[in-house]
Amino acid sequence: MSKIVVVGANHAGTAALNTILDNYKGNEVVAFDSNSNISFLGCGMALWIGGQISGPEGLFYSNKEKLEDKGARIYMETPVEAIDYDKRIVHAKGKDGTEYHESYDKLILATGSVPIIPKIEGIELKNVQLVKLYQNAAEVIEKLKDESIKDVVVVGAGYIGVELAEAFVRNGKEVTVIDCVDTCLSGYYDKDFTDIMRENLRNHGVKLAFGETVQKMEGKDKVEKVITDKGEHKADMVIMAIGFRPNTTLAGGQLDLFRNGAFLVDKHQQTSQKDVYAVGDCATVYDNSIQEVNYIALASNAVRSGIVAAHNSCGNELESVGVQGSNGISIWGLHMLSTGLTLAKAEKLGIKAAAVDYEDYQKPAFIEKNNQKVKIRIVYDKDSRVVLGAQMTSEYDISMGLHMFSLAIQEKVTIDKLKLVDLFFLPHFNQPYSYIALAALKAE
Ligand SMILES: Cc1cc2nc3c(=O)[nH]c(=O)nc-3n(C[C@H](O)[C@H](O)[C@H](O)COP(=O)(O)OP(=O)(O)OC[C@H]3O[C@@H](n4cnc5c(N)ncnc54)[C@H](O)[C@@H]3O)c2cc1C
Ligand SMILES: NC(=O)C1=CN([C@@H]2O[C@H](COP(=O)(O)OP(=O)(O)OC[C@H]3O[C@@H](n4cnc5c(N)ncnc54)[C@H](O)[C@@H]3O)[C@@H](O)[C@H]2O)C=CC1
Repeated sequence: MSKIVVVGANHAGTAALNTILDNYKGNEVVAFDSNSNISFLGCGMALWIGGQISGPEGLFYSNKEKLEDKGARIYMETPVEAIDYDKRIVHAKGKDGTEYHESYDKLILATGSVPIIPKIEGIELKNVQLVKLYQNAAEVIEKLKDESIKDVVVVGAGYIGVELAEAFVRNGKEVTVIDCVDTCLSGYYDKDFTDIMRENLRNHGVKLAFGETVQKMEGKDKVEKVITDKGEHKADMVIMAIGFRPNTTLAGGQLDLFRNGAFLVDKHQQTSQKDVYAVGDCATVYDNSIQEVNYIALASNAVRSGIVAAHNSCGNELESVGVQGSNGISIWGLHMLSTGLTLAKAEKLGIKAAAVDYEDYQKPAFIEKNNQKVKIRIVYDKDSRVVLGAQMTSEYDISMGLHMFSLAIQEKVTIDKLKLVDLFFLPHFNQPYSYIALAALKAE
């Protein structure tokens, strides 16, 4: 039996804790978290802010009590300040100043990520908001009640920025989204797809300031405007959503790091130190679409990596199958999903890739109701023919289709194998000639 210490108890840490506590009895399990809550589902933040769910209660699935009932010792609001990897001791300090010096046999680092904050003038002004924690969302909701907050500027048109733009429009605000790239969601989709989302945002009244770089923010005490290289935007509130960086200050020069500072881990989630594992947003993933180590901050990756580290730390060897960075977004009913590489990303990486596209209705023409158009793109390697990525968009719920592409990339399936793959047909759901096969058949 071992003593296992987990640092950070949000999605990745909680997944590790639950896996250990549910499957391996008799270990001494201790966890520290600097926050006052556990398991806040950030994915529900925009729905909460936009009033599409009645409150935040359902956005939590665990807490200190639940984990302690299973036998763990959990210290909340107790940041770990340093780790002595040679002596195997974790040093933490509670809110009341109490110091903890906890030894470990196995250590799981699940310290997550923090929003990137650019070093620009005016960033410290009031109403310039980060959006990561439950507390951040609660602050934003409180401020939205203030009727003098009319213009909201969102910096970053990635997943958080686009989701929150919808939420602020739903609150009756004038919303501007700024991105330094000339479109939205550029990290996830090719231009044909981002153009559709761009139109969706524009049609719902979001002002788009793409291809603009924020230079500073101005205001007396509260933010009043955002100045970019191309102009200025009136702002009573600014949301900073330009990505996450891994939170790895606890490495203390003792652990190998990836190029963006994430803990470098192998497929067992093991760091460069024996018996020290890292999971979730603080760690790297193995990306099957490029067959290399990568950094992809997603809750889905966090929970899976937590499970893998838990089994390995308890002596049961388990190798991660890697990830494809599968992801999705749904804005005013327009769903967009992607997995693996876009064509643009593949080309940037120097991969000889090609893409096939297809557009069709989801169901046969005789289905008159709830029958929407679907657009699909499959990206594949021209030489090996292996599927590298897929993108799909529709107002119909096509989400299950994307999972197949995720598995195809993981298992290195060729585009040719998709041409005659057995896809079931029932007019309530789809067509006898599936757009997936029809897209694949276009591959030369
Ligand atoms: C608005 C928003 C929407 C999102 N939507 C989605 C989505 O739809 N789908 C998706 O897959 N992902 C989504 N994500 C991303 C997802 O939330 C993250 O990938 C996920 O939170 C990562 O989990 P984690 O446990 O690795 O890290 P974190 O959530 O960052 O948790 C890290 C934990 O470690 C604690 N900690 C840090 N340092 C210390 C220390 N020194 N001592 C003690 N404790 C420490 C922190 O308090 C925190 O509780 C969203 C994120 C946001 C902000
Ligand atoms: N639906 C989902 O799966 C969701 C996932 N997440 C995840 O959480 C993490 C953080 O999300 P985001 O912050 O939205 O990151 P992101 O990586 O999705 O988007 C960041 C955006 O900011 C832009 N940008 C970068 N620097 C900039 C600058 N200086 N000025 C203006 N724009 C700049 C980028 O071009 C990009 O469009 C991501 O890993 C994301 O995948 C977040 C929300 C929802």
